[in-house]
Amino acid sequence: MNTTPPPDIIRSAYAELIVSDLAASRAFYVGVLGLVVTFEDDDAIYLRAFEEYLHHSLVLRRGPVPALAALAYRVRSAADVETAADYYEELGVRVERRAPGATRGIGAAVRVADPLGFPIEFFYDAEHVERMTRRYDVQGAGAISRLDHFNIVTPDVPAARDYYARLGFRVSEDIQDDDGVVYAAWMFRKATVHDIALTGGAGPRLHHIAFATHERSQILHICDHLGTLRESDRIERGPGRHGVSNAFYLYLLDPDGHRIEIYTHDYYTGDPDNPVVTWDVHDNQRRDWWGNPVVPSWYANASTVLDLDAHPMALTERTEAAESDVTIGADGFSYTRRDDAETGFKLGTQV
Ligand SMILES: O=S(=O)(O)c1ccc(O)c(O)c1
Ligand SMILES: [Fe+2]
Repeated sequence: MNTTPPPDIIRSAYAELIVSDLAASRAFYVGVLGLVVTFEDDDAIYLRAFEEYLHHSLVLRRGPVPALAALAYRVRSAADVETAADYYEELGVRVERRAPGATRGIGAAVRVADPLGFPIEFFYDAEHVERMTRRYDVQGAGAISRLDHFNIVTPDVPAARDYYARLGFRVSEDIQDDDGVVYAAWMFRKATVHDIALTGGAGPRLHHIAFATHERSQILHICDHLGTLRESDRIERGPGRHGVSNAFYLYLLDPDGHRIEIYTHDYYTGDPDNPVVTWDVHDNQRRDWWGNPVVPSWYANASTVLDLDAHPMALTERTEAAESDVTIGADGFSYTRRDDAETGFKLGTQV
């Protein structure tokens, strides 16, 4: 166990995605989602949402293999960047110090190959740009406010949970079965349901990046907009209401298949005794409060993750049961009412 304390992580702050066609990605992230371009050139586009004043919360970088290049957390001070370096050096993983400007708009940073196989960056200093909170002259009906969370696929959820707990994250909700198998967990540093979610499966892979809107109507507008463009095939799952987190949600697939969630209306978790909510993996309302089934691709597909040398990470398979096998399959028809074994099954009873 580390003798060096962990860095004081404030929140999930930005993601760097490799995309194969910058123009096509720009049409989606700017043309449909309405994210604001802070800077762009032939190699990359730096994007932010309307309430954000740091240089970016998403970098789209042109490259041969669509993948995740980095997930970045903001820490509370420049000293915490040094603490992050010490913490991960003591863990014995690869640690790279990055000079100011190594990523445009970001100051001195540390990028590590974390124990789960993800390229994780810690930074504090970053360029401030116009915060467009009140720029209603340019916000569309689907205006996105801010980055909210990362969701990663990793084979051993309890091990990942314990690793993030040592970094100071707390669990808000999780999904288990009666034998204590943990299928997913949601963990936070900022006082909402999560900054990081851990999805059990072959990993390391990126499941999604989520942005928050203020209102459900903004999510519905994005759906209508995609319909008008005849791009409704970008809608993978939702809109709907989550059980876990209670958020209203929509999952979209970008031109490379990276999954982006638009999310609103989760809840405050900031008190020290915030109760953990544990869901039964057979509860049909855990992932969609209205009981709508989860499309199989949502369980199966996720983005490749690059190592610090930009090589795709090899995957480690999950050894415990997969959620999609136990809930909608031969034996685990998800129930609507736990004590009602006769009715309420939405799948599996169709003839
Ligand atoms: O589908 S879940 O209700 O488990 C869920 C809850 C919150 C999220 O951010 C998410 O991606 C998925
Ligand atoms: Fe999410």
